[in-house]
Amino acid sequence: MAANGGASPPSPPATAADGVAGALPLPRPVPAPRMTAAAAAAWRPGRPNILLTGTPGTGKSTTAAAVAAAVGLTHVDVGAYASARADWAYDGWDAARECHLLDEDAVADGLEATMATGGVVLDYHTVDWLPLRWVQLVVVLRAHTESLYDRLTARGYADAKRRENVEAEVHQVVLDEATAAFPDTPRLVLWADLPSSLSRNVAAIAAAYAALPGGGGGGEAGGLRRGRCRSQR
Ligand SMILES: Nc1ncnc2c1ncn2[C@@H]1O[C@H](COP(=O)(O)OP(=O)(O)OP(=O)(O)O)[C@@H](O)[C@H]1O
Repeated sequence: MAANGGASPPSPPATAADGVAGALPLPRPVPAPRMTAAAAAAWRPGRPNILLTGTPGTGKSTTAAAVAAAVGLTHVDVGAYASARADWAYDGWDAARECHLLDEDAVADGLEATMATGGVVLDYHTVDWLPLRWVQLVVVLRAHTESLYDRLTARGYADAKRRENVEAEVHQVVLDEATAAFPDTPRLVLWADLPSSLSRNVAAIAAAYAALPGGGGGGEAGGLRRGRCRSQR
């Protein structure tokens, strides 16, 4: 069982909604040279980056846009980024799940420079392909079955796709994947069932970001306990 994103069949490359403001034109990236383990361990972005993940429909894009505006970060919606680069960012079409297969290596190469600059809120529902070094704070959004069911129904998801996503959320597939992929990275788990929780979640993420080294709040390493989970409805 996997959280199943909702990308539509390929559309012409976008001119504006490309996932990274001002990143046009959209050529295929030159593969980044592979780092040695030592280089990767020493690597730091210019400012900390946030990974904001969750099952499709939990409110990632809404929350990421609000966090970016509140903290002064760049919102990178990986789904939108790939959709605007459909000629090279996809690796096929999953007919059963009605979604594109991301060419993860190509997208990672394409995002490398942006992530190195830092100050990014990266928004996507699968995370095990992301370089560990890119992410200084992991935020996992959660939603209860009723909320998610209604949102996915409003999107017109087919029954099987809606059921797969709701079951993935019940079984916390994305949270477990994020925990496994980023075991030692500071982590917040936030509930996003109601619109009224948006501002509270944004405030929690902004505070956690400020506590990071380089996050603008004078935070030192250890200011936010590593791997700490905090849930909030
Ligand atoms: N507290 C909340 N935080 C974020 N979104 C919320 C909240 N309450 C309700 N929503 C609503 O949830 C819906 C889904 O949000 P959004 O499209 O941001 O989800 P998503 O996780 O980015 O989905 P996808 O992965 O498919 O792009 C939106 O209509 C949004 O307004």
